[in-house]
Amino acid sequence: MSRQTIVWEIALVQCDIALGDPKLNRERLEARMEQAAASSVKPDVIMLPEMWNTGYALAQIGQLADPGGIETRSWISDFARRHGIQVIAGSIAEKRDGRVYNTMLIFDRDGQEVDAYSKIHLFRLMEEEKYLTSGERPVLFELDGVKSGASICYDIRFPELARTLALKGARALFIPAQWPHPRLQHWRTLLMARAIENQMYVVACNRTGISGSDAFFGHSLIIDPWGEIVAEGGEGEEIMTGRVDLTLVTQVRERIPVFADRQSQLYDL
Ligand SMILES: O=C(O)CCC(=O)C(=O)O
Repeated sequence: MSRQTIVWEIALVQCDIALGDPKLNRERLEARMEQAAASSVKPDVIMLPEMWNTGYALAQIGQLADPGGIETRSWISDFARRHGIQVIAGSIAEKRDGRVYNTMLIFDRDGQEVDAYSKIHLFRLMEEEKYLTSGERPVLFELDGVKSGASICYDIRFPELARTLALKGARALFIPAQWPHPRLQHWRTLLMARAIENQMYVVACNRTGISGSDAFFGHSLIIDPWGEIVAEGGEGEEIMTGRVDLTLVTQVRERIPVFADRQSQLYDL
């Protein structure tokens, strides 16, 4: 098991999202990201919520989605390079080959795109499957040499995905979301379970505000591999911060060797 000592200061931009207004959303987010970068404790990682460019303006998503994600990629890359900060750019509505994906973008400190993950499990309760196309592959990426996994919102209801990523070496799972009331208990419990069962950090950034009939409750969370809450947001807008020490993953996995005790010959996974 890796013994590398990596400590990250993480900043989660928990904010409202204007429905169907990518320009306004970009302006607001850029301002908040600059604010996070200027903080006395400079973050190593900044993370944004799900579908922050358009919100759930699904009926117009074909016109609103960023073609090829080109505009978003350009300014996020520039931000990451200027500040030397890794950015998990939440997710955006991205148009590719005439289809629209809910895509998470990941940039390193040099502004290079490390990988992109398109949401695999589309959420029928919000009719995502009618307007969006499902991603085709789980994504494991490295930031500062730390293997990390990608999931988006509803994906956390599928423990198979987080487990697949953990088995491939993920030590942290990053989750942008737009998760509304009345399912706060589901949100907290599922995130906690993914952290404890996989003995990894769970870093989840949720939006706030009201959109149509949905009220989003914030409560962004950073949970450590032992299931302790490192930081939790309130219901309003804030830049939530927390410090994670990745060596704790190794310590917890040694203390309770869940991965060594798996009886994988008896499972499908
Ligand atoms: O699973 C849930 O309850 C919320 C999921 C969701 O809102 C989403 O995936 O966008």
